[in-house]
Amino acid sequence: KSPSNIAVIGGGIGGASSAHYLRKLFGDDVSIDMYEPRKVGGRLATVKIGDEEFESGGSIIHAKNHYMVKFAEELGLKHRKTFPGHFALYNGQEFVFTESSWSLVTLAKLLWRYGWDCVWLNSLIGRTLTNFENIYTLQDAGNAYSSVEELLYAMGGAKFVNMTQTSTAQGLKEEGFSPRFINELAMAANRENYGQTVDVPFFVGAVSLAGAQPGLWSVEGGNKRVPEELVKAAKVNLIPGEVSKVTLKNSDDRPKFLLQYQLKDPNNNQILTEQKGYDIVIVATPLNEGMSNITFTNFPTPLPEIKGKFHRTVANFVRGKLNAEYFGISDPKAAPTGIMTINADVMFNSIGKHTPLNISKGYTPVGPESEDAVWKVFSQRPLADSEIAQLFTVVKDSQVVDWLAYPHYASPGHLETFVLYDGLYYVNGIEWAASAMEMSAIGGRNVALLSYNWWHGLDGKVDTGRTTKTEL
Ligand SMILES: CC(C)=CCC/C(C)=C/CC/C(C)=C/CSC[C@H](N)C(=O)O
Repeated sequence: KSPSNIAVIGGGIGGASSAHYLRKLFGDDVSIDMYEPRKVGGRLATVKIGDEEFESGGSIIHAKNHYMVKFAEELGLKHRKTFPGHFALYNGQEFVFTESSWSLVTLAKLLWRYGWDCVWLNSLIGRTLTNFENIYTLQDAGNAYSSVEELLYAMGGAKFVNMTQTSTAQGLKEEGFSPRFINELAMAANRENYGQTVDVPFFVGAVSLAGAQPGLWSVEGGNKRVPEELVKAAKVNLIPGEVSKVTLKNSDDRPKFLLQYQLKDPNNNQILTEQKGYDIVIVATPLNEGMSNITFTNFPTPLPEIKGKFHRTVANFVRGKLNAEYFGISDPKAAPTGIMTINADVMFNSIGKHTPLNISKGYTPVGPESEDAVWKVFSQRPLADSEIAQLFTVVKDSQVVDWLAYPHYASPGHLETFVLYDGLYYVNGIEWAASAMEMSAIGGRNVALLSYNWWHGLDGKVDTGRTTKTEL
């Protein structure tokens, strides 16, 4: 017998992925409700500059078995068109590396500055990805993991777990990478992707370096289209309510959990408090301090503690003219379209020239010298107008997305649970291994599998990693 209904709290990639797989596992008879479907912040947030829409972040690598790739394919979503550009590494005073528009010249420059480390990087990312991709076969076979540690162990054995316990700097050093590579290329990738440094755990650093490889893509119309279309296809009922309380009912009761939520009465805008019971509840929104207003009541023992704080990143979108002189560039037309910093004291993390989410036919991007170029400046705090005026000689328009973007990582890292209680599961623990859309998609499928295995008593399908692993 199937559960009669399931609640998913949170409408980002993690929530949508869990809803998609819950529908596949339990079939069409179960009713799936999603709360807070439009409260998607973070990397899916979009802003309007003039008539055009831009996105805060998030990218997808070309790997055919990855869920983000499969979702986009299955949902008929197109790759957003990309345009050539070149990046440079900035130390606060000067560029220490500038990409050329000729790939052979760039390769020669990389070899000159970083030696064979660039080649070893490809090999490190390739090997790590091969292990990472074990998860797709394991999940296809119905395996689920009760904690992020068990999931990482199943993917890559003790090596993956150890990568969460050492810093990126230390891990790369042990792999033989030079201090220059670590302090420049790896640093720039972590500043760009996580607003942090090479002190983040090595697993986070490896994901970040994978995300700095060329050829990444995003979805035409915005990556937010992936969760929007997934929940539509999974016939999920969207409830625009904010959940405030999850109460465990008496042990033999069905449904097992009572959700209390607030929503606006569309007739008079008054806030109404309502309740509904569920057999299974999936939490797909961070429960960390300051991030959640949900309380859990009537549980026989306290729920697992959710530790750690989130890192603040501010995405400052500016339509205007980059101050090439500030960066010591004499010809503004030659300015890099991506500036990545390698020094945590610089007032911004990175600056990138952006194109809109919807690219009309015949669209040609303006050059970096144009007053109409749109730039995204990531910083650790809101930038003062005087700071923006240092970076841009002309500001025609600006928008700010102030964002608790991803975990604030420390090494050794801590790994969260996916199980809050039998029947009550938590997707966002996976962000503490590394935060990325693909990671949330994996976390979402894992909690769907945990729900299914628990409901049907398939204990042999949970936490099989330590016995079926191949030691590295
Ligand atoms: C462990 C390795 C080497 C790869 C895992 C596969 C994976 C999760 C790839 C994602 C790569 C990526 C796009 C990283 C960028 S960091 C997060 C980014 N800012 C985002 O928001 O997606």
